[in-house]
Amino acid sequence: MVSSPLHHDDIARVLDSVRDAQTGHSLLALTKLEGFRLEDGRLGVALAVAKEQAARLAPLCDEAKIALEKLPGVQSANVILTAHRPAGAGTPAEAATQGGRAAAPPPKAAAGGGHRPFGGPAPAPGTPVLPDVKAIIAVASGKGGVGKSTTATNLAIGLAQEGLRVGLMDADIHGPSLHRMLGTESKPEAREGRLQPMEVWGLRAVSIGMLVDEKQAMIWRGPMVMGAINQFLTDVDWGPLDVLVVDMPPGTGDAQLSLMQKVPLAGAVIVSTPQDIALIDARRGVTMFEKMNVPVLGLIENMSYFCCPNCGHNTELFGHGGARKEAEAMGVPFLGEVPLLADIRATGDAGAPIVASAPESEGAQAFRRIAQATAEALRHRNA
Ligand SMILES: Nc1ncnc2c1ncn2[C@@H]1O[C@H](COP(=O)(O)OP(=O)(O)OP(=O)(O)O)[C@@H](O)[C@H]1O
Repeated sequence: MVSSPLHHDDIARVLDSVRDAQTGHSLLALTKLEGFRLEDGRLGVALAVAKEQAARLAPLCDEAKIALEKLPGVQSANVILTAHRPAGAGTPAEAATQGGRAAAPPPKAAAGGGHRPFGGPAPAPGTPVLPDVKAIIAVASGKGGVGKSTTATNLAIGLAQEGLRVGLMDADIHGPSLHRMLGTESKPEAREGRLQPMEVWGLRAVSIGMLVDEKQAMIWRGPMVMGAINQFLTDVDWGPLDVLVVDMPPGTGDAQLSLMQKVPLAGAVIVSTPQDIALIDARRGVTMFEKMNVPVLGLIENMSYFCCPNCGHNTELFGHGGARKEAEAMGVPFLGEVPLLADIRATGDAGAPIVASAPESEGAQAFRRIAQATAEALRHRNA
């Protein structure tokens, strides 16, 4: 698909043509054009507004969307209002040492913390975020495609089966897949200004994929991503939880670091496949968390071996035991291994994670043992 280059002035002209009927002011005058991005015909435009204006301007954004879709090269447009959050308190180091209880995210507008893509009032500075959540844990991987989201989902359900009250948050904003893995197509409702997580498989879950078109989320820029994550923490009615499991974006770059500044973590689990190359990335993951003073609860080896569904024979396709050895070498716990099984993929694709839909199966048992080990690691940490 061909994308024609668009300039700031093209967008500004359209925004200037959309006017508030009452005051006659244009959307351009009433907001600040924060940025835009055009990719494969999909245009995302971010407008900053004073938060008390956000609700009033929403209809103008709908008009702007229609007008923007007439620009050359634009097939679909999405206009997002972001409101500035007043400065909050807390540094990453402070957050990391708060025993996993969520504190107000640190102020850092430059890193995107000041934007609220879903509107809504910002909490007062210093307000504790998620005071009813006992621990937040990250599920991370050094590289994509190792089964991080599959593990996060099954781990969360496994923890719920251990009797814990569990939330699941998709922070993998550029590749949100949890809503599909959980089989939730409907949109979460807002009640009294707070977003209600989906109640599914014994969890409370929110994924950006439940809220916006996946393709639109993929073109969000850093500030919009961080704004969405902030709002998942502050504007979602998580209720009292023992554990909130966060599916992190893959990798160990700036996005992950800045996410950790927002999410005060009680610990992290790192998913890797057994190959050397994946383990190098897993090691980077461990180093990243340690640098941020986040305890690594352990390593998980996914796609550890292939279990033949016909004869039950185990074949070590990618080698086996690499993550256990790596964990030993790095002095972090090893939480367990998960075989490569067609059932795991099929249940994930069908929106019925294996731990919930076939709890006695080999794949589910592997995840359940990991959930028990993770719950134990958390208890041990709090003891
Ligand atoms: N143990 C397993 N056995 C069989 N299939 C698996 C297993 N783990 C994951 N998969 C499959 O591998 C694919 C990638 O998994 P998943 O989306 O969980 O990876 P990811 O690491 O979160 O990827 P990314 O971060 O790049 O989005 C999915 O189709 C999933 O069903």
